[in-house]
Amino acid sequence: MALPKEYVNQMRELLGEEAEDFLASYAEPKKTAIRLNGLKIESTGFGEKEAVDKPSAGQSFVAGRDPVPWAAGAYYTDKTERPGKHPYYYAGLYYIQEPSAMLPAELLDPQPGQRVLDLCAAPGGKSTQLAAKLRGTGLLVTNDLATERTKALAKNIERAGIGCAVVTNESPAKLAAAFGATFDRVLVDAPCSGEGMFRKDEDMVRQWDADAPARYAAMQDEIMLEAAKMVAPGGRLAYSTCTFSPVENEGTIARFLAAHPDFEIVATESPAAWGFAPGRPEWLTPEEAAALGPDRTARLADTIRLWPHRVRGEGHFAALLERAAPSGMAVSGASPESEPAGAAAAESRKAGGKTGGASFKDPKPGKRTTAVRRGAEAAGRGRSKGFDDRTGGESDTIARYEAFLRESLPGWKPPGTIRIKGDHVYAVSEPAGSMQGLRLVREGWLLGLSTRHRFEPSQALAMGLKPHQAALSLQLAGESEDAIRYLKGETLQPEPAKVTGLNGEPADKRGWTLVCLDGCPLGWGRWDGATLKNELLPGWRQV
Ligand SMILES: C[S@@+](CC[C@H](N)C(=O)[O-])C[C@H]1O[C@@H](n2cnc3c(N)ncnc32)[C@H](O)[C@@H]1O
Repeated sequence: MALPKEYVNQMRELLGEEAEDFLASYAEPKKTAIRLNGLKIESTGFGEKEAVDKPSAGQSFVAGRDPVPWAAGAYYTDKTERPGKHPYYYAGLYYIQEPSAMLPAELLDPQPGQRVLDLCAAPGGKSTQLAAKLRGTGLLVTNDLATERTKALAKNIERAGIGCAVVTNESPAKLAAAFGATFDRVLVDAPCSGEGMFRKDEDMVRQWDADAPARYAAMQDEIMLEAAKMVAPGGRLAYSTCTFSPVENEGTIARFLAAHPDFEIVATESPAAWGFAPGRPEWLTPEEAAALGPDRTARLADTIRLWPHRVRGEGHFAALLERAAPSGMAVSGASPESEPAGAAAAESRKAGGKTGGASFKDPKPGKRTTAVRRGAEAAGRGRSKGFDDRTGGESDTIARYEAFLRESLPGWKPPGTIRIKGDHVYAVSEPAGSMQGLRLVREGWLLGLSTRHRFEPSQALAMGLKPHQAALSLQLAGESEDAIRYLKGETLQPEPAKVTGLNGEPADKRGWTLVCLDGCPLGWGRWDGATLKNELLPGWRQV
């Protein structure tokens, strides 16, 4: 691979004797991996995986693979594989992710029930990882500034079956003004000069220039400034890049800490056996080191550098920071046993802390959005202003939605609050009062939409359900012909006995049917007793 001369010189200067091993790593193949989706497949430790509804799915798929040691449920793939073509990928059973990129979410380690912000999230690798750690509880706000990239982000969130996420397309400053210091965990996976990705993507080599590190460092300073405003006292902030340059990485952290005395680096386990290397305090500029002071500068050795000649992965940098909590306040740390989840953020919200925005507990529904009380009386409410009359009124939408639940998902209740926006029905994890005025790509879990005649369940709903929750389901085997035909959008004629009801017996009714692959939902179909009409939307099909 032809590397820019200035880049090679810089790396030689930084690494000295080690530079030869480092440069030799560019002749090695890039490292690739998949990470099982803990929301769909239980991960009980390396090598022991179980699909939630059918144990064989996960086990057979990961058998014989080497685990990525630093990430739960992650396995290396080899270059002959095309995991993006396998039907399991479409069922959201795993995410294809570069192994080193799995480290930041592991460091941040959110606990169930916490409030998490992923500030630079598209296309969503780390967000899907964070959501799996939340186990479907709490709140994940996943954001990216690039509008185009939030489409892939929203789709990856939906494919993974995440019901507790809000997808936004905002500047960090606007989010900080809206949310204030209300998050237990914040991730800044920063835009960077991308030096660690040269082996993965040669475009990154072409885009690199000698000024790129300083340019990105300035961008990162701004993002980190706003990110800090959203970390609850006692909460944690992870910063990561896929680059080597010290003006980013240690430099960004040093400038941040110098301006934020209430944040400190958290020392993390970094086993030498995995090839992790410490951050390099000695690479700061004299000005950066002087502003930070000797003690705090030394602690930069507790940040983590992943070098491609030392780890089985690409180049990365990660740092975990913690914001001090006022004395007497529970720290929103790593152990769920030692503290109630989300305690720091909750206290901060209660105290009105440095919130700078409306409380989540005080919903002020946005324009054209109506929070709905559950139950029959809700159906009798009047229309909200601006409602689309072509599909009836809000009360019609609610009535259709509730009829769908009774018929197709009896006994199932979505989490949080139901909100109607136009003809769309969402389950919103928490009241979203402070989201007013923000560019929302998804304001919650999109359950479906009301058309002129009926409620149409969304793909996102299908992907977040368990097969036993649907009144009708069809089980397909992983690589069966019917699975491929379904993914291509074809009508199926399964044996009628394979379409089953809630009791697992052959179904005696017709209607919306959850099509599943080895126990994991793939999408919707409509069963008429002989034929399954394919309801998989074109954008979700295999091409
Ligand atoms: C390294 S990528 C993120 C990868 C992502 N975290 C993942 O794991 O899939 C950095 C992202 O930051 C976004 N970005 C750039 N400037 C930003 C800003 N000022 N605020 C928020 N996001 C920004 C880019 O659009 C890009 O998607």
